[in-house]
Amino acid sequence: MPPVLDVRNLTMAYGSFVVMSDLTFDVQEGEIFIIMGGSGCGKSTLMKHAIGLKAPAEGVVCFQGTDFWGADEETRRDLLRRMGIMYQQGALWSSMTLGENIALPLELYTDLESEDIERVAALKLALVGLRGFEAFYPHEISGGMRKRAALARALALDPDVLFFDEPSSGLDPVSARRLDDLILQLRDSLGTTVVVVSHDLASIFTIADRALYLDIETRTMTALGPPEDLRDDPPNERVHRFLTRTAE
Ligand SMILES: Nc1ncnc2c1ncn2[C@@H]1O[C@H](COP(=O)(O)OP(=O)(O)OP(=O)(O)O)[C@@H](O)[C@H]1O
Repeated sequence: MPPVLDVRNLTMAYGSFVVMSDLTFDVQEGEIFIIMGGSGCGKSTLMKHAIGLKAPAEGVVCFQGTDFWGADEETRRDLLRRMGIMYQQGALWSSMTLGENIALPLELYTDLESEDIERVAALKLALVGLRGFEAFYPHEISGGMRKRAALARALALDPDVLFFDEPSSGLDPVSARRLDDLILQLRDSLGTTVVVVSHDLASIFTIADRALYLDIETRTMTALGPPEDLRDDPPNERVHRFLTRTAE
């Protein structure tokens, strides 16, 4: 079984501005993998490479054994359908109910009948603890519930991998921990691989199997491993400082 994500010698750049170079790592099936690092180091940019939104300046990004950018258009579309993505703001359609938000990808990408779509939407909402909230609009529920609804939408097409950009941003600590528990629960029950961009230490230590540290000074990765190991035996001073911050 090839790794879910296999990144080899990746250089990421916007025009002539090189954000990071020499990134080599993989993400294994069923793993919760965190991309961490200080503000502006390139976490979201790496996420964009992983989900096929941005092409490498150099190097290769393979998804389930297929070189994404070397593949034809149809293969790429097929790979994209296997990814569930939750962006920082949750980004639900505000004029649609939660049920309609989740139904949308099902209408676009499946041949399901409308009653089945409704049933699947209700099921996905139940999976994230929002049973019975189909008719609510995003503005009628709390921030934590909106994030969970966005997660239900990301789960609509039964993805092999879930990608999250800063899932706990804007949430109070209790809602953030609840989202962490949900991520762990989904991985354990569905076996979904999870890739998360985060600088939230509580979240990193709670959910990550392994974490990758992007170092803004050297513009490359300087640590990869279970976060507890990196904290207890840090490979360099900046990783040590990052993982032992007392305040966010
Ligand atoms: N579209 C763009 N064009 C040019 N430069 C960009 C673009 N997007 C991001 N950058 C730059 O690339 C670098 C990495 O940005 P990125 O958003 O990936 O970092 P980040 O680690 O996710 O930051 P944060 O934690 O603040 O969200 C930054 O210097 C940023 O200014």
